[in-house]
Amino acid sequence: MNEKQSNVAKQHITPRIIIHGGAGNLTKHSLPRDKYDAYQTSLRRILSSSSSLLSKPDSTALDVATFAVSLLEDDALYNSGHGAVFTREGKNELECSIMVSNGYRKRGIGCMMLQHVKNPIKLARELLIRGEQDGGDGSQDHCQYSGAFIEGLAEKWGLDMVDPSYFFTQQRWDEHLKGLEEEAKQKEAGIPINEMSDWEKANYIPLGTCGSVVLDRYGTICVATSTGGLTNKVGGRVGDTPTIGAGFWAEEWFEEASVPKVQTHVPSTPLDKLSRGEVSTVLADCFPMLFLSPSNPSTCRSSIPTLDQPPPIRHAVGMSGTGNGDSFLRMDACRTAAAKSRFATIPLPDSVTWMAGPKGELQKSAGDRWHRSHEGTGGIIGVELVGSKSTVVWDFNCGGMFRAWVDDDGEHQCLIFREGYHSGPESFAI
Ligand SMILES: NC(=O)C[C@H](N)C(=O)O
Repeated sequence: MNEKQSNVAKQHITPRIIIHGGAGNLTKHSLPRDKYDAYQTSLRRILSSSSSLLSKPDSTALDVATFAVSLLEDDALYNSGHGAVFTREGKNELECSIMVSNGYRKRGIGCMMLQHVKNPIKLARELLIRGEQDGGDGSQDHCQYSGAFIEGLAEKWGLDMVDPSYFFTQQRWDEHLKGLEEEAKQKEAGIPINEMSDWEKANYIPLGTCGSVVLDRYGTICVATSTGGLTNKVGGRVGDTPTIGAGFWAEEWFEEASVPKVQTHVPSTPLDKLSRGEVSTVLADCFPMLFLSPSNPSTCRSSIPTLDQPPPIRHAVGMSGTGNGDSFLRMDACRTAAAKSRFATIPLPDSVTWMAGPKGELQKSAGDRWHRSHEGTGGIIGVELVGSKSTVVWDFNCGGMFRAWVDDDGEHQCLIFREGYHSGPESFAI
């Protein structure tokens, strides 16, 4: 911790957490009430155990973000870990990432092509932490890794390893087969392969990456994200989730606090000074020898006290995205939203809406393919810290985003549509 950081570390910071379980073409039809309630129950359970871990005195954002995502990975409702989607060849190729706003040399880690590590997010955490050692305990000084090599490290480091069948769920398998079948029908009818079929418009095909963004009492933000990718992606496809800047980002910077305007020296008469109660300055003016500093007799006390430069203000942001990863990659979505906040001095909620909200940059990037394909679809969650004030952030440009957070009053909130169930769209709108 440098001097700047130790100055700001003394501020009282309230820890914050937000989690997500994916975003996409959600409607009241594709998410009937019983399924909606099942997601609510799951998100609230995971938020509750993660935020109680966060409330422990020594909890770090890194540990809590990892913990929250590992619970999401274990729950078959989400497209990550157990319950991940399949590639065209019927395999699971898992991806994940982790990033901190400060505190670790590597800052961010992306992992892809994982098939055996039970909780991919735990491997990303290890790669970040072990990066502090010389040689990274075998991982060296890298930020992005793939496949067998790091799964070998995971095994060596004692993480839980599983047979690929662990990730299988019947529902994802059925979606995989149905997706291929629909594609074949589209092909036969001469419809471009990336156009959404009527079946896709009526059903929620998981774009459901899961993620968490956590701020700890030390002012560090950690973002953790994990996914199976896109249903029926080609084998070897790499998405936004393991790609630094595209599907996730965390950083901090320091802003000079503005110095309050004070009168540095106003020529005034002894009478003016006395009327302001400045007895000592009048005496100093009249009898300077009485006011020589003992440590430096050549200097006189300043007649008007000067204010110290206030400590710099820490500004930190963290974001996790979900949706069509190829669009997030094209926009470098999370880093671009952070850069908008940092360099155009815009609050993070506005930058996130600018990128991932309705009619935002992600949506615009799809051009005339918007709503005909999955392009541009998505949402982002995040946390912003300015000094000691923190804000939880989210927005999305599609039917819904599974999300839960602790609000400014410490209440647990969970939403899927913009507001409650009633606010969900009836059907896929063109
Ligand atoms: N599930 C998702 O959010 C998908 C992920 N962003 C991807 O394209 O791989």
